[in-house]
Amino acid sequence: MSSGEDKTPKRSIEELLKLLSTGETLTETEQKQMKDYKFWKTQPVPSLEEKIVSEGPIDTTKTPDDIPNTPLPLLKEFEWSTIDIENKVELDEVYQLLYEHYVEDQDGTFRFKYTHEFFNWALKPPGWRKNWHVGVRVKDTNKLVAFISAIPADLKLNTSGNVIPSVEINFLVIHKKLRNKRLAPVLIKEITRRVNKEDIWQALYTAGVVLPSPLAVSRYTHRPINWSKLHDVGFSHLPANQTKAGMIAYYVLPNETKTSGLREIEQKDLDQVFDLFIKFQTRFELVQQFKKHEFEHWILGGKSDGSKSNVIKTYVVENKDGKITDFFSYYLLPFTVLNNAQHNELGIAYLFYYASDSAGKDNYKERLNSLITDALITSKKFNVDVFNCLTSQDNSYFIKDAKFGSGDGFLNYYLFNYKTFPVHGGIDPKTKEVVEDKTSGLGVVLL
Ligand SMILES: CCCCCCCCCCCCCC(=O)SCCNC(=O)CCNC(=O)[C@H](O)C(C)(C)COP(=O)(O)OP(=O)(O)OC[C@H]1O[C@@H](n2cnc3c(N)ncnc32)[C@H](O)[C@@H]1OP(=O)(O)O
Repeated sequence: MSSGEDKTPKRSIEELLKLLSTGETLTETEQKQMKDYKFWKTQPVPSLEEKIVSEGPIDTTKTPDDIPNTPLPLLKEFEWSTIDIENKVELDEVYQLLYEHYVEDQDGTFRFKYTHEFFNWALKPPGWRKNWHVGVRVKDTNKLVAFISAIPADLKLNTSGNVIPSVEINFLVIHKKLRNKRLAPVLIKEITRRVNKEDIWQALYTAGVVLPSPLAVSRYTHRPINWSKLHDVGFSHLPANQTKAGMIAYYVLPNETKTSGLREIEQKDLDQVFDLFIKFQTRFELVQQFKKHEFEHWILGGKSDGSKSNVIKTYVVENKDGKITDFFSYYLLPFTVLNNAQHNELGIAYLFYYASDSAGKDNYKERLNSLITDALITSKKFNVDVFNCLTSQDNSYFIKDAKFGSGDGFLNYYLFNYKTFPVHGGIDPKTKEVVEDKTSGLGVVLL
């Protein structure tokens, strides 16, 4: 396309991924020092540059009785509000807040297109608590201006075998007009209080920003499915020495999957898939220790009427003897595209959990590559335009061959109140490039 005539601002896919990661990359001189983290330096987290000598909890002294029964005070204009996401009006308020304020998009062209189904899946896994969906409202107008959530998640460190009863923290958001006013630390302290009251003292969370102190860093990678649409909406530029037709041809995928026995998961597969998954997860250092019904929620979508999920897509491979040998899953979270004459939505898939019984065998890399290629092919059915994955799990075995390109967004993984030895996130710590064909230490996927 002749870029001179095109009014759409051009962005690289790298910038798209940066946007998705809601993160930032700082040069060394821009990097904050520990003393600059006015809030985080008061919290039970390892210091930056701290050399971990032994793994384990940092603060072990407290019991739920030591934790205050009431929230921290807010400025007088605001009030705490526990959000009832089973109430449609309140769920819409969370939706609206995240829609308008979660992603930093300078010219406001792209918004996450959350759905009620997505929230029900993401925020209501087994053991979820209403009390862990925490909002802040403006007293006068009742407007929801901030949110943070926790969901239960037992973590396991396969290196030591330690199981850590935890929560995962996600969807922290503050209205743009209330930024840089130190409200985030208050929200974090309040969710900590509510979780501690349930006798849980550890949390896992990820962020694009660098905080004290990541236990692992992984990188976003992306695989264009519909290159020409990505180009139309201004995300993928045409490299100088390429033609549009050449780019489309490079990323073209067959219409049919190639693994024999591949099909969508059914309820009856759960036991076999769970067993396969549990075995596969021993490959990684940090995993979530799912109970079967929790795994069922995440993999089958947790719809109360048993209908198929529009958010999470899971496929299994069944061999001739009825044995499930592999599975993969990915979730869908599209963008709404504003101000574009041709397109109003961009389909985005994120690789979720997978497993294969060929792990550790000679054909493993080849097998993973065909499985993931099949994942890409199936995603076309759901109007996916770009398929994303991190460098976690065993993804570095297929990232290159399946034509995923490195983004410039990085994702840092953190544990609250627990020290661990560093975990390999799939990239070289110095060059930040993908380390190919090496199992990462990260077996856990956060949304
Ligand atoms: C046991 C249970 C424990 C449970 C809790 C475990 C911990 C959970 C931790 C949360 C996991 C969240 C996981 C996700 O959801 S990650 C997604 C985060 N959300 C977004 O990026 C959406 C757009 N951005 C915003 O809404 C705001 O910019 C946010 C809300 C991010 C910060 O608001 P604001 O920009 O108005 O800042 P402030 O003046 O109020 O506060 C400044 C302080 O906040 C520290 N900060 C900035 N960004 C983050 C961040 N992403 N995680 C942790 N801390 C963060 C910052 O270093 C500074 O502290 P310090 O540098 O002075 O020390």
